[in-house]
Amino acid sequence: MEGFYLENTPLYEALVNNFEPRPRPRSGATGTPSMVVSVRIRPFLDQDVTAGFPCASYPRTNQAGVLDIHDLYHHPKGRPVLKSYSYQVDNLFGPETTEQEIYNSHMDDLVSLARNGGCGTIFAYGQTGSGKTYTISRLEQLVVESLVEKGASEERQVFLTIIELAGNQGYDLLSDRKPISLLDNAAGVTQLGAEEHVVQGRDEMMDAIERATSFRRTKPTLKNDASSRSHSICRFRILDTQSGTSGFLYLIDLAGSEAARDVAVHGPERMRETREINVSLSALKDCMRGKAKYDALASTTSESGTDGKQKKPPYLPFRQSALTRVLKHALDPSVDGSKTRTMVIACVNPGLADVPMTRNTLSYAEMLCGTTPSPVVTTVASSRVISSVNASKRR
Ligand SMILES: Nc1ncnc2c1ncn2[C@@H]1O[C@H](COP(=O)(O)OP(=O)(O)OP(=O)(O)O)[C@@H](O)[C@H]1O
Repeated sequence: MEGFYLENTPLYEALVNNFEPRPRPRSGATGTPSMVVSVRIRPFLDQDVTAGFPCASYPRTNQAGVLDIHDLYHHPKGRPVLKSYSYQVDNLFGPETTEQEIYNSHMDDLVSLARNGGCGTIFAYGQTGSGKTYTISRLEQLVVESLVEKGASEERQVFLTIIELAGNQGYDLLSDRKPISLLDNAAGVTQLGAEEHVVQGRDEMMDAIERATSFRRTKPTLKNDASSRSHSICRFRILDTQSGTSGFLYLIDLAGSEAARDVAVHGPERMRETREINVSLSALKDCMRGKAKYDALASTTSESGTDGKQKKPPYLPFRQSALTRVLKHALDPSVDGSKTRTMVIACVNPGLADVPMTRNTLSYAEMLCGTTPSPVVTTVASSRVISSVNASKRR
């Protein structure tokens, strides 16, 4: 398939350059107050087979948050056709966007919320190699800078816990990767089971984060030589020493999903690992989808359906995986709703060969936004485009 893309890159490039986007009606992509959904497209790297031309066009003039993803298809009559899919989310971060800009967009609010007794959560999800670890690790550093700047050590005390979840097994990355047990307390809330470390000052926090990173399990995938085959959860607990209340900030780097054709080359152990990752990602998706629905329901003025009956809140299956059990505290929309906020970053690869996985990632992002999917636009290469591509090949 990659051969087909490579062979037709000049045609693809010409079709994308001539693409005329259809205006999208503004649908629910303004984000529910408690969840903001962003997309980050990573820059091209040497390992991108189809490097040379991006599969996405954005931003659209006057349509913030809308991007078009283009794919090339064999046409039964021989001439390839371009299929373009548009997606609408709250924020778009292109390859040129810095982590500081991402931080400024919403993270700062999450830090303030956590400093004031609330719970802020940021997730990065997406295909393997799409930049989740890169993004989250830099955001962790910016959180540290911000906590130090806002006076972490005076009226606020910071406790750090960093764990890794591989399947249903957890490891404490700040205690030499010691296995941990996830236990429920008397109120039925799952505890991380890892030690909390009091961290003071910039250097101590940075050292702890670096130490945890060195204990993270990585394995090569077809897309990433050092792929994190586990989820990492970094939790800052910020204690207000005057009032005695604590706020929480979770930064979550999820294990990357792999395309079915890439998984096919795995042995039995990697297959099991992939299955476990998929089960936990799917449980998280169900909970996030339920949360998005719950928030949408809560934001409607009337909670009654047209028949006058009370609408039933969606079921959120937190107990389906270790990942969702430990995150219940951060995601449960029925608990202290005004004090929890989530930022989701859907990370995508920029290349044509990854379009199917990119579309999966973006469809999910749209669903969390409550956006109505838009129809696909098909462009057939005109004779003029074909002649100009052939002429440039001859030169
Ligand atoms: N914004 C970026 N700028 C420059 N390089 C980047 C960027 N994002 C990612 N990379 C590089 O891309 C490669 C893959 O990134 P990363 O390991 O963060 O992906 P991932 O989504 O966490 O993958 P996995 O799910 O396999 O762990 C790394 O070499 C990383 O340095």
